[in-house]
Amino acid sequence: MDTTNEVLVKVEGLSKKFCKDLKTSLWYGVKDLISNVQGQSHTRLLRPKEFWAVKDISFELRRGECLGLIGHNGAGKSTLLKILNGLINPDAGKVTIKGRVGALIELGAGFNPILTGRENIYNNGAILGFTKKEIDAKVEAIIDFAEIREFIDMPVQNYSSGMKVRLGFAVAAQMEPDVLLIDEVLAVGDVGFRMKCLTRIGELLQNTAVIFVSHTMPQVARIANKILLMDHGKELVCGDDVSDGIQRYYQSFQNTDKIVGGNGLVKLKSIKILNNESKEIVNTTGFVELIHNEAYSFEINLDIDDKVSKYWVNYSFIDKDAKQVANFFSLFSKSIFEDKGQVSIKSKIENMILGQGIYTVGVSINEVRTDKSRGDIYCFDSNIASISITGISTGHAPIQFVGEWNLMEANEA
Ligand SMILES: Nc1ncnc2c1ncn2[C@@H]1O[C@H](COP(=O)(O)OP(=O)(O)OP(=O)(O)O)[C@@H](O)[C@H]1O
Repeated sequence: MDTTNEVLVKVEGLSKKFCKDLKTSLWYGVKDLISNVQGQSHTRLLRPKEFWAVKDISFELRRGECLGLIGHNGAGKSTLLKILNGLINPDAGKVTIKGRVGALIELGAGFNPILTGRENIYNNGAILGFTKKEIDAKVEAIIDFAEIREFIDMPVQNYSSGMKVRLGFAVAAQMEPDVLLIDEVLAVGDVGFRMKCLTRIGELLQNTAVIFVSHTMPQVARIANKILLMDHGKELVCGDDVSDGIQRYYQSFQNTDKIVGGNGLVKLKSIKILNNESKEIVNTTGFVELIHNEAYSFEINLDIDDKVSKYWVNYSFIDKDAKQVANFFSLFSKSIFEDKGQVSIKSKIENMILGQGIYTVGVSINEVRTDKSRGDIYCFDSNIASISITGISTGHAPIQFVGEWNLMEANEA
C-alpha cells in the first residue's frame, strides 16, 4: 500500500475552553461531572469567567507536511498541541491521528526525574510502543544525537534545561514517529543543537507529519510548508501560504516604541516617504506599504541650529527581531550637508532590496569629523516609520538582490 501523502492528522472543529479562576473552575468541574452522569452536555457554551483557549480549529496534515503553528503568547498553540497529544480533552471537535506520535511539548514532560537519562529512553520508547530489542537498537544513536553521553547515567532531575531538551528531542526524533509534535521548547537548546534539530526534522519529513510551534519566524519559514496562525484561540491564517502567515503574524506586532535623542541642535520636523512619481505614500494600515525592488525617496524637514557644522544623514532599517538589517548613509554617496535653518533633504533608494516583511525605520543626523573620532549625534529617532515590504512571494532573508541572469555557453572541461 502506498502510504506517501496519506492524511496522518485530521482536526475538525476543535475547541477547548478554560476558566480564568481556579475556584470557579473546580465548581464547574463538579457541575459538569453531574451533567455528564445525567447525560446532559453544555460544553459549547461559555459560562462566566470562561474563555476559548482554542476555538473551532480545523486542518489536515499529510505525511511529508510540516505545519508551522504560530501566534502571540497565549494564542492557544500549546493547548492545541496538548489536545493532539492526548494530554487534555477538547470540549468540542474531533482529532484523528494515524500512527505513532512523538512529542516534545513541555520541558522535561514525559521524563521521570529520578530515573537516569538512559532509563528514561527505555521508558519513553516503551510508551511509544517499541519493544526492548527495538530500543536497544536505537539507544546509542539517541545518546549520540543528544550529545550527552557523559551524563546519560545521571538522574534527569540533575540535567540542565538544555540537556533535557536534547534528550527529549533525540528520543522523539530517533524513534521515527509518524507524527512529530514540537513546541517552542527547542528554543532552550543552544544554536548548534537547534540547527541540528531543524536538519533532523527536514530528514524526518519524508516519512512524518510535523507540527512545529515557534516564535522564530526564520525557522518556521525554513521548515514549514503549511501554516496556522492563531489569534486568541481562533484561526487567522491557515493553508499553504507560509509567507502570508508570517507576514500577518508580524503585522500583529506593530512597533510603536521609540527612542529619541541627540544633542538637540537638529530637530526633525517631518518625514515623508515618496514613490517614483514623488507621491507621498500614506500610512493607512499602520504601515507604509512599499513594493520590493521599486524606487523610493525619503524626505525629511529639519530645523538646524547655527552651531551645527557639517553633517551627514543615516537611515537604519530594523527587522522584527530588533536586528539592524540595512543602512542608507549619505556619506557613502559623498553627501555632506552644511545648510542651517529650515532644511529639507530628499534621498532616493533606486531599488528597495529589503525582502518581504515588516521593518522599523530610524534616522540619525550626525556631525562630520575630519579625524577618525566619532562626531556628535545632532538628532536621532529610532522609529520614524514602520514599513511593510510586499511584492515578493518567495525568500525570507532580509535582503533580496535583483540582478541580471544570463545563460552562458558551457565551457568544455
Ligand atoms: N490549564 C489551564 N487552565 C486555565 N487556563 C489555561 C490553562 N492552560 C492554558 N491556559 C490559558 O489558555 C490560553 C492559551 O494558552 P497556551 O499555552 O495554549 O498559549 P500559547 O499560544 O502556547 O502561548 P505561548 O506562546 O506563550 O506559549 C492562555 O490564556 C493560557 O493562560
